[in-house]
Amino acid sequence: MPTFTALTTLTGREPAYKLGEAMDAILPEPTGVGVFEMEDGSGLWEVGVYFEETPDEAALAVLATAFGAKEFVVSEVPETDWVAHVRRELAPVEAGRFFVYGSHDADKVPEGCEPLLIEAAMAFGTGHHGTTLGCLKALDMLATGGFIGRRVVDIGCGTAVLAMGAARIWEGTVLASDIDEVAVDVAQVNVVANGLEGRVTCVEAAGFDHPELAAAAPFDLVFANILKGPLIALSPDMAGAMVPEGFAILSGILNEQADDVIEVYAQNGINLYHRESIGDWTTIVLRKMT
Ligand SMILES: C[S@@+](CC[C@H](N)C(=O)[O-])C[C@H]1O[C@@H](n2cnc3c(N)ncnc32)[C@H](O)[C@@H]1O
Repeated sequence: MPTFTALTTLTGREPAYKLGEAMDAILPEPTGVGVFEMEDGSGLWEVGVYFEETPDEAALAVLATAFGAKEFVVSEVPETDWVAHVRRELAPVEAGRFFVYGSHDADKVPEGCEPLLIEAAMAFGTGHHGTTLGCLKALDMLATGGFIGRRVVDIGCGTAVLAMGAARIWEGTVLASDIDEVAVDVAQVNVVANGLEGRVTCVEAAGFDHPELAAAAPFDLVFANILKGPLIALSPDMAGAMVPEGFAILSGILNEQADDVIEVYAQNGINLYHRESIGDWTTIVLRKMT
């Protein structure tokens, strides 16, 4: 598979957007794009654009300009089943009482843990990222302290790992919502694979904007592992959707952003209860005043 590879300062989904903008001028059409943060601390990202046939010079120039790359290489990458590769590479994760694993590690599930089967797929939430790990640890901490979540919602559920964690330890129903329809599909597959049909309901929604969420509110516990901006935008709705003394577990917050988020939520009557940083990411547990 011919692959264009270059270093860029673009991050996250930006390269995919840039590729979308440049698409008309590229022949043959690319079959995909992959973006990886360099581990050398340079802050650069490596972008790979995959083709069925070798792209022409004009297409390479368009790509180099789109990604702001001074240098690039075109190489042959052997056909790889990336999902199968990632499945093999991802080791299980322990977070408090939870054990997050892929089906290839089914024989490693320890006795007495709460198992969460998550297959590598096109959604965030395998338990490896500091934000997911922080949320699972916070859930474990609340449950250990005697808190019971009878009505729980997971906003930005990704794989539904957090929603399923809550459904494993409490009896109530859990709503799992995501703005991304692909994530909702993946969440549904995971819910079935974990035998939690009827316990976790997955819906496509932005924030709390969905009739099922409105009908189920107010919630004892709200998860939202999304980014600082959406979390702040969501804070008034969150206050309206929580019971008095209810908890919110929020993540997707860079360490240096945590104080800002805590302050905005305090203005809405939801105060800091606990915080933990894992790597660059802070997870906060907040409690609504009575
Ligand atoms: C970092 S992932 C978290 C996935 C999972 N909850 C976890 O903890 O691993 C964030 C998810 O939130 C979704 N998302 C972002 N903004 C959202 C919003 N305003 N409403 C609902 N979902 C949102 C994204 O599509 C993505 O799947």
